[in-house]
Amino acid sequence: MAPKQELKKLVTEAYPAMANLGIDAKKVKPVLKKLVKLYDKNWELIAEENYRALADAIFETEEDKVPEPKRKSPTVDEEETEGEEAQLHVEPAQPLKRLRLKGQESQPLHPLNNSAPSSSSTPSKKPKLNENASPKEFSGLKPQNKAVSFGGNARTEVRSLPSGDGIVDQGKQPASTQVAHRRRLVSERAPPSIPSKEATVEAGKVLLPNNQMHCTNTLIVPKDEPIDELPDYEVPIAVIAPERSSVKDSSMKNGIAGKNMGHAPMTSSQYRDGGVEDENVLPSSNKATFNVELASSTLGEVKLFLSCSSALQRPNFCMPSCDQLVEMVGEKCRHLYKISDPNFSVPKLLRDICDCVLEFKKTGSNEDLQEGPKIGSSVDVLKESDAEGTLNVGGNKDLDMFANSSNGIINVKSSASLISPQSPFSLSLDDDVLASKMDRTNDFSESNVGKELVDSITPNPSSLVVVPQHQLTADDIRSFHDVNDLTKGEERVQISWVNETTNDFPPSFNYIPQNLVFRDAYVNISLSCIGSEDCCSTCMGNCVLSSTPCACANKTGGKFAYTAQGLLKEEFLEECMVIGRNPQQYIIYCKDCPLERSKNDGYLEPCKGHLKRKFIKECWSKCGCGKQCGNRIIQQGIKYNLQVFFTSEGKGWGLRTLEELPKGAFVCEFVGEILTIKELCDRNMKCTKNGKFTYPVLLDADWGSKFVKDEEALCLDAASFGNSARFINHRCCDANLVEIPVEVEVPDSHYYHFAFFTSRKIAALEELTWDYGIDFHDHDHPFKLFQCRCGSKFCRNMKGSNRSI
Ligand SMILES: C[S@@+](CC[C@H](N)C(=O)[O-])C[C@H]1O[C@@H](n2cnc3c(N)ncnc32)[C@H](O)[C@@H]1O
Repeated sequence: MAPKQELKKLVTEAYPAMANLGIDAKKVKPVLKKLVKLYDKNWELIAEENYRALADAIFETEEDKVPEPKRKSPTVDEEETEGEEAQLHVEPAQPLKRLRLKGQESQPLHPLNNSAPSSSSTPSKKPKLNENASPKEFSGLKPQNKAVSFGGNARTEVRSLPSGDGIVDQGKQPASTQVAHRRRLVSERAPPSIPSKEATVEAGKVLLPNNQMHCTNTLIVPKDEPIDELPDYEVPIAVIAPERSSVKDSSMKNGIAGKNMGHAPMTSSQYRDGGVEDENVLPSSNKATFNVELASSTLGEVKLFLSCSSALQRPNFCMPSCDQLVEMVGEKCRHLYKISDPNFSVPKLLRDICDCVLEFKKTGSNEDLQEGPKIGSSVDVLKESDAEGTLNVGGNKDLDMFANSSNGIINVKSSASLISPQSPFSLSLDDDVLASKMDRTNDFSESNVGKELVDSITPNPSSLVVVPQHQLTADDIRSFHDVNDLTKGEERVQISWVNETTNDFPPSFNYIPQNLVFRDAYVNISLSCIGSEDCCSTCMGNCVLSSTPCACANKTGGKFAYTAQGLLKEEFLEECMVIGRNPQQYIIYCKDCPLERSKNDGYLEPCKGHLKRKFIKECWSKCGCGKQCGNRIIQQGIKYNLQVFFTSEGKGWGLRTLEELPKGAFVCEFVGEILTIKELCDRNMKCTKNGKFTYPVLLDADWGSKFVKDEEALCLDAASFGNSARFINHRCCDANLVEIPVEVEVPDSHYYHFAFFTSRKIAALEELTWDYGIDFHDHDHPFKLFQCRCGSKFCRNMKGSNRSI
């Protein structure tokens, strides 16, 4: 325990710290008392992170309306606390925003909410209320990089294949090095919808994914976890993760639809923040959770998610009433935007929005809007708060929202749905009612628009409609990529994503920085299979700077492919590009083609040929040189600033550079699951059935020169597990990237890295493209062709090409 003096000092500091967060001293005292007890007077823990535990606890206490413990005779510490409180001058409140973003979830949680402090702050005596909290509940939002089943494919075994030091020795002998031939293969997914509405999004800002919420019967929303897997949103997206029910009615705390309606109460105790040990909590078999989530963007979209898990199939299950839902939402708003106006209500807020629309309709022009639409009191409340520009119903951000209405489009959406993992249906406070009504603004008569709109969300049971199961799938969850870095920190650089065209999120996939064996592929990475002729064990430092090229340069004719600056040598690059430009001259045919063999359709067709490519062989772990050796370029990873973006030409997502790239620069490699061709065919068949797709690239450079066994005929599929290269779109003939096979840890060319280098200088913000090598007239590909929109004047699929680009 801290000495008395120390204690006094800490108490003195706690109040101003809370005042800075806008917390009234009156609220501090009771919680502080509890904390002091819970932490066994371990003040260091309470004071940690500027009294975060205390702030969190106050917040929760406020929200949960936890009854004050009965007054006892004050202890010495309590008396001190009170004494200090009296001295305090409470500063004008700065809004306390407690946005529960991903990154914050892993922060120490407060003991009143049953969560364990982080390891670094474990108190000597743990708060007793932590007992129910499983570590999982507090584990933050660590993405799952594990073998999971997607697209109907059982991904049962995934072995990591590090390009550097990892060793996976399956005890088989490698096939001998052969001449490289290759042909590329990329399948198609359903073409992304072309945006039908105009929207502007600042780079790095995101909208909520309207179309990411699939209607599906395969809901996967783990009881307490789905929200944990929501992405990091930056301002202006504000996400409130589920917390304990914040509705004033205590029935909401211990049973949302409970006592008032005469049903057995459900508990709301199992929120992500941890299950407070609540005397009213039912046995776990009867537990249910209700979570409210609210998110808004600068485009004026406001999404409300209500999720309910567990107990839905129980006979005594009961939905909360509309009044309760509206109240919950109101409570969220009040909390998030620090609204103190007692008159604030969600229906009123929406009415104000309608008034704004009408106002705009009256004034019409954008010039008029410069002064801003007149907004009602609720909106004013928001405007005054820090939330301006976040909720987007107050302040200048409105202007964008309403300016769009001249196109018949208003970027305001209200969405409230009850997501029920187990029930056969979901109740939805019709997601798009508001949006659709707003979209029809031009048809509205001034007299009824507001009423209609408000009616649609006013607590009225008749506005609830039964819709097909509307649930978050694992894919939905996995599509919540971090807007700043969809690599999840796996690369040296961050790769952001942006959608300035639609509301789409990037497709769901697991980011992996290195290829992974799916199951049957034979990839023998072992030191023993690297003979002395394949490595430079006596080299030191940087091989590229050495006057005599080492053994690793043998594959490139005794000369390194890279310059001392780490770029491809002009001459080597030219040779590679010539092959791509004149494929007919570099095709080689296998006697017994693994691709044809795997088709398994009764008879073996002759090989259609594989392109013979130039290989690079990089130094590796068995070499004497260092990791920074100039002949280890692709192993050093992505070093340029790239960005995934939504293309405006109907190609879906693409990859672009945010900085100028010199000619011959390594950009990234195509990373994915290593599959045998047989596995790819099986996967494609399943995909066809369930509407999924594969993004395969054949590693066929060696196929023409010898018999290739099934387990050695490989490809990479980046659809479910991949890196940023999975976003690189195709461009016929004059693409700015060229793909080059690079051997690193396997001297045998049946497995290699598929690396992209710039074929010319590329300006910042240019889209990166490569020529998939597709013959658009050959319909016998093991994948579906797409209509090319590359825009190249050399497009091989002219019909669909946009020549104007
Ligand atoms: C490897 S993915 C590229 C990323 C993809 N655009 C996305 O949104 O995820 C290949 C798919 O992108 C689309 N695509 C790539 N290049 C295209 C092009 N030139 N024209 C039209 N669609 C293209 C096709 O649907 C193709 O199957």
